[in-house]
Amino acid sequence: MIKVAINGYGTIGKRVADAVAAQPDMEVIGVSKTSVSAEAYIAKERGFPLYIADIEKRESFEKAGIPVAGDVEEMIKKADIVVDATPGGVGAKNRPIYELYKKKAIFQGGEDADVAEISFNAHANYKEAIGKQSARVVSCNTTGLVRVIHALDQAFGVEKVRAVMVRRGGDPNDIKRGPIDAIVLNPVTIPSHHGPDVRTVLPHINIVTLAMIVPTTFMHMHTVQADLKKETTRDAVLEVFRSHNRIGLVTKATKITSNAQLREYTQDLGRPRTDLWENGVFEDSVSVLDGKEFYCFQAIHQEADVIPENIDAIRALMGTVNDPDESIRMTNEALGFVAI
Ligand SMILES: NC(=O)C1=CN([C@@H]2O[C@H](COP(=O)(O)OP(=O)(O)OC[C@H]3O[C@@H](n4cnc5c(N)ncnc54)[C@H](O)[C@@H]3O)[C@@H](O)[C@H]2O)C=CC1
Ligand SMILES: O=C(OP(=O)(O)O)[C@H](O)COP(=O)(O)O
Repeated sequence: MIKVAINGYGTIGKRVADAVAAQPDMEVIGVSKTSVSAEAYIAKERGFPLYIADIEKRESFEKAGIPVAGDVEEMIKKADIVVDATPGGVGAKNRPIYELYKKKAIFQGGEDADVAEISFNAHANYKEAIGKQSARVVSCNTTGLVRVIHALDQAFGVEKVRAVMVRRGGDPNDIKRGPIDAIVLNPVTIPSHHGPDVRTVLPHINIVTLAMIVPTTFMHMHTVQADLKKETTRDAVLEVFRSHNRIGLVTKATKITSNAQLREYTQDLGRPRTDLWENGVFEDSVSVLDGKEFYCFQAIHQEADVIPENIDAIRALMGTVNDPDESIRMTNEALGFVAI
């Protein structure tokens, strides 16, 4: 069993911990928090040993009824691999301690690409990641873009991509973020950072991205346009998406045309935390004009789509599974999901 520590048990970290615990070949040996919060009680309920960044705070945790297993350094020593899910930029500050103890480490998309040896997406570059000491799972928006672009590129070749990200203002539990009533051009400059981030995984892709932030929390919404190299049809593209295990199709029959309805759907499906781990491509939006001009809308659940990618990154870095398709299959099966 691969011994996994999750440093930063928050929105992403708690989902990674549950996903690790579901896998047949890995186990959670500890999670970390900086202060007592609701998630600390969840970690206790799940039976995950809780470590804390500042051991001086042990008393505050124990007064709150939260047993403390030790400090973060002790957790790191016990692990084979650390998933760093601390706030953006903190991972880079934690990297030296992972290096000190020669522990493999996985970082998240809030870190700069140079935090790790490779920027990772299971479908795009799993094999290149095998055996590496560190990887960065690219952010939710980049993960969603890489999945659809890589699928199109493999099937038809991609000349260039133009994409607009309509991003959620914050996560449902982000009570300090907004906007409340505005469409914020973010960034106002073009291109946004997403295009270059896609190229950290798919360096050959000619891509320009634009982004804004709007008052929603459930999911991001992308418009993706790609010029394809080979002539194709809408049906052929739909077949590619239907056979992809992390691209889901929001079908016409569901009458879903929004992130809110899609979240209700994942809730009714019984997904843990209503998580949509796959891309949510709107079937009716998939278009191919003049044989080579592809368009679609896709919803991206920011809290969820990077989670299976973290699991595959663990296997790749540990070198326990060399076949990407086998790891992806194992991950999805253990999470109990088939793309919608
Ligand atoms: N929330 C989202 O929608 C997405 C976030 N990400 C990335 O995932 C990473 C984590 O983001 P979230 O989970 O949203 O953050 P979060 O704020 O929900 O959780 C971060 C956790 O790290 C803990 N923490 C803070 N400083 C720490 C330290 N020095 N040592 C140990 N633990 C510490 C906090 O207590 C908290 O539990 C960031 O890089 C972010 O950019 C990526 C995709 C989507
Ligand atoms: O929007 C996101 O990343 P992005 O920078 O790829 O757009 C992710 O949801 C995480 O970033 P945030 O939670 O800091 O907005």
